[in-house]
Amino acid sequence: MTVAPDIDPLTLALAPPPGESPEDREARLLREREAKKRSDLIDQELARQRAADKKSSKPVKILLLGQSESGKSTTLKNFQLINSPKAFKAERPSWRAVVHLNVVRSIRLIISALQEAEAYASASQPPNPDDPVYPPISADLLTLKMRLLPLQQVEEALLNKLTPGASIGKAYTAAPDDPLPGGTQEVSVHSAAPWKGAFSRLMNNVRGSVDGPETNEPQDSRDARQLLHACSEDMVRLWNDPTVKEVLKVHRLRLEDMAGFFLDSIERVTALSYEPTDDDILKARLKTLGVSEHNFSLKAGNMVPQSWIVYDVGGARSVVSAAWVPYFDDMDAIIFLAPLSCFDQVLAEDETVNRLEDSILLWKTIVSSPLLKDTSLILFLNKCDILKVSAIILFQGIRRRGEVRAQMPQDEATFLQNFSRVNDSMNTWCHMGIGRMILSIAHNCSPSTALDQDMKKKFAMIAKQYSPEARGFYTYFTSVTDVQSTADILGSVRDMLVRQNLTRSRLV
Ligand SMILES: Nc1nc2c(ncn2[C@@H]2O[C@H](COP(=O)(O)OP(=O)(O)OP(=O)(O)O)[C@@H](O)[C@H]2O)c(=O)[nH]1
Ligand SMILES: [Mg+2]
Repeated sequence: MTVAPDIDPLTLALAPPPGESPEDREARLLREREAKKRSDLIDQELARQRAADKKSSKPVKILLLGQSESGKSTTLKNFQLINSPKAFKAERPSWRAVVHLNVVRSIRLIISALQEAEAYASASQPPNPDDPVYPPISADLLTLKMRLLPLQQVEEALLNKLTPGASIGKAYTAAPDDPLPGGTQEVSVHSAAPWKGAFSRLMNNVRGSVDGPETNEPQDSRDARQLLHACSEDMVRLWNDPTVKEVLKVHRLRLEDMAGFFLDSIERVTALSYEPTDDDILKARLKTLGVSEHNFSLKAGNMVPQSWIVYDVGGARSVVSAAWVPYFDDMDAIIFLAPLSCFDQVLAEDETVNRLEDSILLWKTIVSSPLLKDTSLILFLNKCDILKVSAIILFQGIRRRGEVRAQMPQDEATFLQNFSRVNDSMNTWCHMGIGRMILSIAHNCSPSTALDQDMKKKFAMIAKQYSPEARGFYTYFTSVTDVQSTADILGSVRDMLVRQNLTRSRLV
């Protein structure tokens, strides 16, 4: 057959065969329609696959939220420990400085309490009936206190390493009449400051700090550690002094319950060869300011590794934390940390607000935000370890006062009614929860079971009532300073989010 040069070969290929009968034409058209249907189905499947691939290659984004000291940065440290162990190890020297700052802060708090006790003792006016009654401070103790004042230089040097150019006053926002610059304030470092980098570089120069002589370590940093080491014995003496214990009791300061408490291991952490353990790093306290973003490559089962981004936001009061929400409307999940142990504490920023109440308020704001309606909620009811200890201490106190009697549970209603005397900062609902927890100890059950369940119900009810749409909601009881149990929980969070993303991508 000869082909006319102006005829398109495709048109020619698709043209009906010459001399086609009407039956053949009908059969051909039917075949063509079916082929077209199959081709459309294949196209659709390919488009769905492409969308699914695009979705699953997107990083999984998690936002950590909760009030200050709820455990967000500690959860992040667990993520790092599990998923980037090398980077975590490289950061050890930075954490050594933070542990040292935590030790100095505890000593600073003791010195402030002693100064208050001295001020009452030397006051010229007669004491008020409401004044605290401090024990007399011996001359020996005063000398010990004076010997520890140079620790302030240690703090200056360490802070200078963390945020070059910062001074104690700037880092702490000290009160003008503070006898010790920094007073009782916490040290914080802005997340944008390259403080770990500064220390890692330092570490590269200083390998000797652990392995051998410290020839390259900058002089001020070496002096700081040597001074801290030299003060070690005095710090131990101060912490173990019975008058100091009494002063702290009158001052109502339980240092052992505070974040970043290392006074029971002074000798170990101030040794010149000290390198923080994983537990030390999880316990070390450094307040976060601003937002920090952390990238991980996570692998679930035999799937290809996927990128994850975890955002840590400095949490002050609920109002401030909630202000971050509009910047995080494309998160896959929020891990919200509510520290259960703070049932009897008030906010540092506002002493009229109970901390657990503040957590609940923040939770309500987060779950009701329309911007976060598609974000799964993962609730960590945290600091369960401290809650259990507090419950036992409370129980022992109440039993000593004879308020839990042998004939329980008949007496439960009366007990719960009377319980409101225990702590003024708790609200009625909290009293009931703690009261039931005490009763569960009295009945030889697990100390926190009753409160755990009350809290879980309360948070779940708010999530259900205030969420704009139904969404994934998961609760875990956590103690994020416990490496093993947190690794298990983060493992199930990871599997759950991978499943969730697969399901969502199939629905595209
Ligand atoms: N015992 C105990 N301590 C905890 C737990 N979770 C956190 N901590 C400690 O509480 C302190 C505060 O924890 P962070 O992780 O710094 O709190 P945060 O939520 O990041 O606080 P901001 O940075 O101020 O917003 C740290 O010293 C932690 O070691 C816990 O479950 N149990
Ligand atoms: Mg933090």
